[in-house]
Amino acid sequence: MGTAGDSEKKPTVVFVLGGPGSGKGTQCANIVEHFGYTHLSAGDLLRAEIKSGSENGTMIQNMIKEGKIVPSEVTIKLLQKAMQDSGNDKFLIDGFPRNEENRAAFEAVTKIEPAFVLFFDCPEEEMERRILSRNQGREDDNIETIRKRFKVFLESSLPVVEYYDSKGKVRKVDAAKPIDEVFEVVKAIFTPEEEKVAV
Ligand SMILES: Nc1ncnc2c1ncn2[C@@H]1O[C@H](COP(=O)(O)OP(=O)(O)OP(=O)(O)O)[C@@H](O)[C@H]1O
Ligand SMILES: Nc1ccn([C@@H]2O[C@H](COP(=O)(O)O)[C@@H](O)[C@H]2O)c(=O)n1
Ligand SMILES: [Mg+2]
Repeated sequence: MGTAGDSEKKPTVVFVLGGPGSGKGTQCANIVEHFGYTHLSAGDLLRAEIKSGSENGTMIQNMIKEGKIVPSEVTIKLLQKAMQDSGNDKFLIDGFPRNEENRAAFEAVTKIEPAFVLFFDCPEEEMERRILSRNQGREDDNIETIRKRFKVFLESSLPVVEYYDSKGKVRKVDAAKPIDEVFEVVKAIFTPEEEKVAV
């Protein structure tokens, strides 16, 4: 027999993955506007946690400076709280899961499987150019940390994309194109088949 909690409808989750600077945050803002999702960037939540003066702040700050992945326990708690606080039931989870530990822990704790994984594919040189001209004052947007982030992306994050690809869940987008062109492709992915009109 199930408990009342078991009968609650699970939220819809789309994981948004891609290398540093591939345009995840930029495209998520467009998706929110058109499709009513709530955008949760794991990186933004971790940066807010540093600013809040939390006991984990120094640890998170040091890991971000080194381009390392913060333990799942910390990030998942932040994601769960943000999901609860939003009042929505559709989420774009940007920059998570970043490694196998993130992936397995999220599944074990929340029992949520993503509807699909939006993957922004972009060459490293283009991502580097974008980050170096971003000017948002991020402590990890310097060439030394960028190189470390690229290494972590290749070694730890791409295997997560491959895992979901093997389950047929990855929607890969060429993210090297201009912002509007990338969004045209993204829009088609989020538009239900029955709403697509023949041209
Ligand atoms: N398709 C694009 N063409 C050119 N510039 C872009 C494109 N998409 C995003 N940008 C710019 O590149 C920079 C990085 O984009 P964004 O912050 O969305 O990337 P991100 O994937 O969220 O990066 P991170 O993983 O570091 O958070 C921003 O300055 C953004 O305006
Ligand atoms: N699941 C995650 C996501 C991010 N981090 C840390 O934050 C840094 C910045 O992330 P962005 O997505 O905003 O680029 C990232 O390099 C990690 O240090 C994390 O630990 N776990
Ligand atoms: Mg981002």
